[in-house]
Amino acid sequence: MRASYMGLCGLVVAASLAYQPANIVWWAFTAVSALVWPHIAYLHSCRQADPFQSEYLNCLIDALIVGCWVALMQWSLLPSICILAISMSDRSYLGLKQRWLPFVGALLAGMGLMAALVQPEAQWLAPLGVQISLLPLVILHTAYTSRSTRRMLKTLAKQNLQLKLLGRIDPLTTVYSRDYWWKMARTALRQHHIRQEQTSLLVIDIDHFKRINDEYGHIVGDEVLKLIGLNIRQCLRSHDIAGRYGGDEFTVLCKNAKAEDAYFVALRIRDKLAQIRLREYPKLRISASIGVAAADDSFESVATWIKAADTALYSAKDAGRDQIIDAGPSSHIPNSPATIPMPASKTSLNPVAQEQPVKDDLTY
Ligand SMILES: Nc1nc2c(ncn2[C@@H]2O[C@H](COP(=O)(O)OP(=O)(O)OP(=O)(O)O)[C@@H](O)[C@H]2O)c(=O)[nH]1
Repeated sequence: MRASYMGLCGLVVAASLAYQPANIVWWAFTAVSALVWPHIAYLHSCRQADPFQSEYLNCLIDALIVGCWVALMQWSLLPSICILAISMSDRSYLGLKQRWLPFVGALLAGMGLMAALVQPEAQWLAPLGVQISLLPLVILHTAYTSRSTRRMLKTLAKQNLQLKLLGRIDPLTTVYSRDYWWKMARTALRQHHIRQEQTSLLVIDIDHFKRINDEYGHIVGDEVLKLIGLNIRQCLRSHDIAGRYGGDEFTVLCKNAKAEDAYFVALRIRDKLAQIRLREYPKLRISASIGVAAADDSFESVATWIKAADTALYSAKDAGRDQIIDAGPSSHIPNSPATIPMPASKTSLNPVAQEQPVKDDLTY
């Protein structure tokens, strides 16, 4: 950007010099400052640990040069104002607008220095040739700036979208964040109220998770939570939505699912979590208690719905943990959960029968 800006400005200064009896020194100064300086500035910035700071210094030198050019052009109003305006707008474009005072100082210093050396006669009106030489600067600079702005806006929009998506995901467990999950649950409950769509939710709490933290440390605890998130996601149907409710508690919204269907999702999750193994800690075992609650017309809010599932979860904890308990048909009435009758093949619900064979692909 500097190379093109300084180069095009140099063209205007050269056009102005062509109308004056300028000596070789001013031609050389114009050529070096317009064509060589931008590359020196670039190399200087690249070699510095803090490019912003070195760019600040470069911009001060730019301003000094621009000040010199204004005096060299015999204060011609049109080219001087164009070059100054573009120079100042570039400074703010680079994010240096907070430090405008040193730039103005450098500009004035450049003007004063060159005025003392050249003692130019004021030529307020620029000759036609100089005015024409301004065209490439104005046109190309405007095009370049608008292209860069368009690019920046595109990047910004992309990053905003990424931020929005990231905000929906719990970074540790990679399931949805509580807020986003809650929003989805609210929509599902509304759809149940309007269209009687069947939806159920699971509240999953890891049993004795504190012990894992205490015994193996919080880093391992985090690793376990990460694996739990991953494994829960692997058990979901395509339209189920898992979220992290907080700490070691997860929620799953099972869309188009009666309590019985959600129960099987819960069963899959519970069995899958029981198979998690960590290579470094082969004795570490995970079990989860799960409360299931189908959406009910009497649930006015997600909070009531979750409360029903939570009540079932507490019953699972009370019943010895590693259990799945459905809140039952009257789930909105607290403390009235009913254990779903288990199919004969699902005897693994018995906590005693939980020891699963180690599967290599589940060892992390
Ligand atoms: N490593 C880790 N631990 C967490 C995180 N969030 C919460 N915890 C811990 O998870 C534990 C949750 O404990 P509780 O749910 O109260 O109890 P519990 O030990 O799981 O026992 P029960 O739920 O009664 O089976 C606490 O010790 C928290 O410090 C986290 O992000 N990382």
